[in-house]
Amino acid sequence: MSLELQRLTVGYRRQPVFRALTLPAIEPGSLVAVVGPNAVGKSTLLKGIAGLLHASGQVRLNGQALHELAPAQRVTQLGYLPQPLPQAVPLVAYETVFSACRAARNGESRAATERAIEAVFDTLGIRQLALRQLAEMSGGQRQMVGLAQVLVRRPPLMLLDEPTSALDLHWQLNVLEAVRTATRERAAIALVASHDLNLALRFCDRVLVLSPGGRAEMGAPEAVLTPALLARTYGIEARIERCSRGHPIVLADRPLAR
Ligand SMILES: Nc1ncnc2c1ncn2[C@@H]1O[C@H](COP(=O)(O)OP(=O)(O)OP(=O)(O)O)[C@@H](O)[C@H]1O
Repeated sequence: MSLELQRLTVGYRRQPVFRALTLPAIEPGSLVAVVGPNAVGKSTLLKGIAGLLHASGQVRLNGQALHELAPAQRVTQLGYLPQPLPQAVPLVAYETVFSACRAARNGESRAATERAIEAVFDTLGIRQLALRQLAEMSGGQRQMVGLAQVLVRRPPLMLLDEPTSALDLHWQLNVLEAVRTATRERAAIALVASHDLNLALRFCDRVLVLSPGGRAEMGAPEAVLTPALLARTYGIEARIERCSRGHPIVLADRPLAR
């Protein structure tokens, strides 16, 4: 179930953000961080892969061209979490997750759907939110419910746009662990746009760094996230050091003059 991007051009009203972007194939079971400075195109890339923006070129999942699938088939293949938080609607979390699951797996029995929902609420540690209305939740709580809506569908490809932006440290770790488990157990692929380079270093199998001008580099986190790349791409002087547990961490020292 590999993901291949070949000559992908995507952008807005004849203004491409990426022109003919080609990446090495992404293997099943991979969690890939999509990083890069503000406005470089992380969200645009995820939307282009999801088929939410006009795109040319090829996006193939397990050899199948995603953009050629009918919407009903595509919804079974990919789960997209947009950057804006789910709206504060007067629906309880359980209903919204139930609808998301049914949209992608409508042949499944009600009992199987209910088991899948319970498993996702447990994995994310949000059972206590199941019967609460989104209208009465905090931003972080709504972000967790949005993530549950994606995970419950068990899609082979997950496209998560800054899924931890509203979360405290406990929930950030919970989410990354849940996504990593989902990718490994189901041999799925997750692309996670993020500004958190330390979470990328710690949890991801690959990092895709997008740089201004549409350039992209992908590789093992420590091989890619070097001080030279951070200077070139983010305009910062930074070090990669190891904490007492041996995890690599980025220490950003100062902005460089551009
Ligand atoms: N709806 C739109 N119409 C036209 N241009 C857009 C639209 N949305 C984004 N852009 C432009 O596309 C470029 C990439 O934006 P995108 O949102 O993909 O960046 P990003 O890397 O996700 O940024 P951030 O880290 O700030 O969320 C930017 O120059 C932005 O101004």
